[in-house]
Amino acid sequence: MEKLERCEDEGVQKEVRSVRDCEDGEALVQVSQKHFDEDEKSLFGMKRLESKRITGGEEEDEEDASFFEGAEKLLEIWFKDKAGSDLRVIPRHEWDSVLSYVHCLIISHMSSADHDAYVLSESSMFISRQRFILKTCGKTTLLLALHPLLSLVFSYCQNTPQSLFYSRKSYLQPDHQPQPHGSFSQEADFLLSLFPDGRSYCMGDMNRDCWYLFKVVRLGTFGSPFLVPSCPGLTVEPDQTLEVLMSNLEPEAMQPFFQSDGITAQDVTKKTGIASLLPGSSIDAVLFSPCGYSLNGLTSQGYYWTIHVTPEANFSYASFETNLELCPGEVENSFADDAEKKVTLLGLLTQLLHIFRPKKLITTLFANSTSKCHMVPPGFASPPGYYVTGRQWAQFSLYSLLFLSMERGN
Ligand SMILES: C[S@@+](CC[C@H](N)C(=O)[O-])C[C@H]1O[C@@H](n2cnc3c(N)ncnc32)[C@H](O)[C@@H]1O
Repeated sequence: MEKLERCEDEGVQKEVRSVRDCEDGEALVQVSQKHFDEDEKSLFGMKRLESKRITGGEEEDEEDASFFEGAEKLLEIWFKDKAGSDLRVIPRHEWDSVLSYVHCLIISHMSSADHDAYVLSESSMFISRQRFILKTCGKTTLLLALHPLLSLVFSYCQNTPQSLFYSRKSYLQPDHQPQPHGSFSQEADFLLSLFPDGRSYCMGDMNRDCWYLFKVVRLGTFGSPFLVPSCPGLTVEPDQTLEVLMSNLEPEAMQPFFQSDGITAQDVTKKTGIASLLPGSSIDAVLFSPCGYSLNGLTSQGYYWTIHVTPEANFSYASFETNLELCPGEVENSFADDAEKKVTLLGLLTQLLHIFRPKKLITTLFANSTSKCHMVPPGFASPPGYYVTGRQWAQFSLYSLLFLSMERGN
């Protein structure tokens, strides 16, 4: 597969050729191999899976070649808080190799004191001291990276997972997803074979738009000063993830995400208002050819955020994700640094909906019990022009989860 990147300088437009062009009608077939390595077997008790491409797949023939599944698969793994363990020691060529199992490529990279942030040909990857985040869209095979990733972290850091979260929205075209992503039950079975203590959930309307979650949370003792209120002696770092998954976006709002002469990714970031969402952030944005946009942002407070846009009218989709510690409703969060804008869930949603103008959206806010987002108020004021079609709240041993679905009023 060809290297996609033409230019990586900040502020300069990045043009990316379609990975799909390079694959030229190939179908992906996953081949399960029972190559047990003794160390890996004792560590994870799992099968080793490899992905392989063959030509002439029947499914490709049935599919509309222009269709792109924007909805992402999202994997977040927290490794144990172990002295001397830092995932960022793992060299770049190893990440390239892990991503080859997923069928995507790194196209840009930036770093801060807290994060290594990668823009991928299909979405993003964030690596910090003990947390790994991989978000991929299209027909990528994210879960096939799991075994190589766990082996890599064990060999470089002698570390194993403390907790794991795999989630995704329901697909527009589930039948065209490769194994093991053909259905959530297949994904959950795959994950259970590696993490038998995992649990599966579904939020939303199962016959319409819904959101699936598989999670493994192992309670452990951390060297953190944050005490878990319900569990004497247990301490964890505050952790939260907000996702806003928007569909059926107004074509006019999507126009900036199609390439036009002389317009750079940086121009699009400013013109659309995306640059004002979390001012003061370092931004790495990519404009795809002929359309599509991906952004990674790192705030001066050590948080990440990421935006991905599929602007094609028949299947338009945009997503926003951050681990920023904000409060639901209208309560302002408490950044010590005034340079950082104060952000609320309602304020952020209002800005995002103004930029992307979706017909419908799903929002999830996942927070552990030392996070300021953990206590969820019973009500939620809808952003202007939108109404809530569903609201669910779940309480797990360490985490709470707020799920909201909304639609634009006429
Ligand atoms: C920006 S990428 C990431 C998609 C993301 N998950 C989302 O939220 O929609 C997808 C968009 O870029 C376009 N695109 C162009 N070249 C691409 C490439 N090489 N790989 C993936 N998408 C590409 C797709 O057609 C689509 O509109």
